[in-house]
Amino acid sequence: MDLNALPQPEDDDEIFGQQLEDEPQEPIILHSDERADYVTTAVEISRREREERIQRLKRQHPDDRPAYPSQPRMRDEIFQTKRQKPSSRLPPGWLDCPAFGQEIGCIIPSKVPLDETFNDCVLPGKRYSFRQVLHQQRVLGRKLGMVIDLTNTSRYYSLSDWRKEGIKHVKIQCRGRGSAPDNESVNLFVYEVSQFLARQKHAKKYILVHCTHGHNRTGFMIIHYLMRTLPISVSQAIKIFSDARPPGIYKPDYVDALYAFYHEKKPEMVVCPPTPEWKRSSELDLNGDAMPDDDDDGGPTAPLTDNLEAQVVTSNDDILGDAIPQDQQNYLRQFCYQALKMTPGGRGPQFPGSHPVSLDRENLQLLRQRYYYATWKADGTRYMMLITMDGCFLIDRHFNFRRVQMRFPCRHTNEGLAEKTHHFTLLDGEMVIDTLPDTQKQERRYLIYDMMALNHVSVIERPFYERWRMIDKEVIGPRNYERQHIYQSRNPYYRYELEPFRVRRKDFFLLSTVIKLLKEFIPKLSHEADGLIFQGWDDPYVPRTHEGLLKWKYPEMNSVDFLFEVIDDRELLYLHERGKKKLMEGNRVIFPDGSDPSAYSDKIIECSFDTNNQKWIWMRTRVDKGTPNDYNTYRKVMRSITDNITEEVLLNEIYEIIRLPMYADRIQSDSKAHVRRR
Ligand SMILES: Nc1nc2c(ncn2[C@@H]2O[C@H](COP(=O)(O)OP(=O)(O)OP(=O)(O)O)[C@@H](O)[C@H]2O)c(=O)[nH]1
Repeated sequence: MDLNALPQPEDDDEIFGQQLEDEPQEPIILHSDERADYVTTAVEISRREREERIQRLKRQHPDDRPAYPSQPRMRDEIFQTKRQKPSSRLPPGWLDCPAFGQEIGCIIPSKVPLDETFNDCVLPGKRYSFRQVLHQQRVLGRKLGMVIDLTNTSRYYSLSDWRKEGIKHVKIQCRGRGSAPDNESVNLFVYEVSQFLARQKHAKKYILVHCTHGHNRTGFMIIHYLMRTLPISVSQAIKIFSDARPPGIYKPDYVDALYAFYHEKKPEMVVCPPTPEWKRSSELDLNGDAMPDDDDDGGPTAPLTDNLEAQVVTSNDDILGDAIPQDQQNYLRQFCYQALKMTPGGRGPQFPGSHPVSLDRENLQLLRQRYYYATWKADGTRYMMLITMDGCFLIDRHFNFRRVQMRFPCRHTNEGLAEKTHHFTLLDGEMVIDTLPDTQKQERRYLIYDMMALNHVSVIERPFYERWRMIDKEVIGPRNYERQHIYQSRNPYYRYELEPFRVRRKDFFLLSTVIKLLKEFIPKLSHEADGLIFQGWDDPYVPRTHEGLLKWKYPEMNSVDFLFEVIDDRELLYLHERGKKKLMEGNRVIFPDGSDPSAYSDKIIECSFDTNNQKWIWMRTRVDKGTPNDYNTYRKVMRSITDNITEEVLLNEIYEIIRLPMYADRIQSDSKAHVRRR
């Protein structure tokens, strides 16, 4: 049939309308009698309107030529094939896909609303545009406050309508075909929903979440949100979604990705539902070819790279975790400032973690005056870690936060395992790579050496030994306990061993055992160590430079981080002084044989000092740092280099220190206490 031969009225609505009396209405999910009343009324009104239109058309086309095939199915096909404007092409399966699901809290899963430009492809009874969305939700007593659009295109509707109604529109562009939404998009989604709900005051408003059909991407995001806000398992979250929006997610890869992300073993009875009929029948177009589309819920999904596999354990410079929205980052930074009882500096966000100073002959005296413990200086990557209910964040030296999926249950009670997980607990530590001696397998491990906040409460003023004990009691102990009793827990499918890294409390040694630490313990470590840390046992946590926290490095490892620049063939080394670049005239650096210095230009390079040649030796490029050392740090390192506190000098000094009465008594009582605790 040649469609162009048919009468072409200006408004296609009019013609389609005249044939629609018996057209089944778009299924609307009914939840109450009220909704049923709404549907009946709506059908009644549109029937009356159509009758009026038919009369009008009859007057315009007196010959009354039969314009359209009578079978509804065929008519739909013609509307789809017609596709005069490519921009109006319907997403496959959209017509018969139910419009929206039941509410999940304040979230309504929905298919994409198509605006009036699609009217020539959609019969009036099947239309679902901005106006219909608003109307249908209003009839159900729901007022929309936000729309989250997960489609990969902007061709479905214009944003102005939503904005005019004061409805916030958030676009999180996710490719439907090929892959599940990425972790960064998930973080953004969860943050947007949480922020919207946090800002709700009195009137409850709803969030419409849609992709193309409102099943796979929409379900994936909503399930992530549920997982991060409720103490439930992936299977329970999947069920909540599929009950509200049957049949739920129907892409097996998406389901698998959810279990993998949350480190849960998929129970055998969990079966992904088949592709719904409305989607299957549209999978092929009228010529029998698959419908290509840049935005689709169906179609093949590329194999998902499991997070864990993707993060092949190789280097300390690997970027761990997923980026989070800037606003969330600012909010989390504020919490850190509060917990550390500090006001942010004027020079933008700066890493607030405690930083040791190099040991020299002068501050070596501190070891005599205060009671210290020692630990090895683990040479990995420094992170603070903030644990919240909805995520665990690694905080790097740029004071940037990235989310990692980890589980930190609170302490169990006499009644059993805790249901709660840590919320706003702030820790400090070093991420190392352990190479297991037998298998040579590499394992990432976070060594926690301090705690600054426990469930919202700052503990920085407590003495170090208390904070250190709390790490075990509140963080490590509960994890280990739950691990051993996982089958009694709310989520027996959780697998700690699938987490991106392991967690351990760092050990500290009495000064009387430093020789053992240096000669026996460090050589047996399965990760790098570049010296010792001397930690004041009674010290509070001091943000930024802590003059009482001392680091001793093997002399050849004393180093300074410079900013290196090549300008007009001149090789320049810079430090920072009061936040500004300071040129270090007369300092030269030697790079590894044959390497081109300009390849290091604009990079932060860590260098050791060759005292014989009075030149710096490049050790490594610091991708984890954005700024060079401060001039003050440089002075302290130089002092440490010139003072040259060798292992022998250090051990001799400690030998004397531990014989001082203050040390001798305390070491004795601490040793007894350690034995008792074992
Ligand atoms: N406080 C403390 N720091 C440790 C410990 N083990 C390893 N470190 C690391 O030692 C670092 C301080 O030593 P530096 O040699 O100054 O560290 P760096 O990584 O070279 O960083 P820059 O000083 O900025 O060059 C801390 O930032 C931690 O990353 C520990 O037990 N306690």
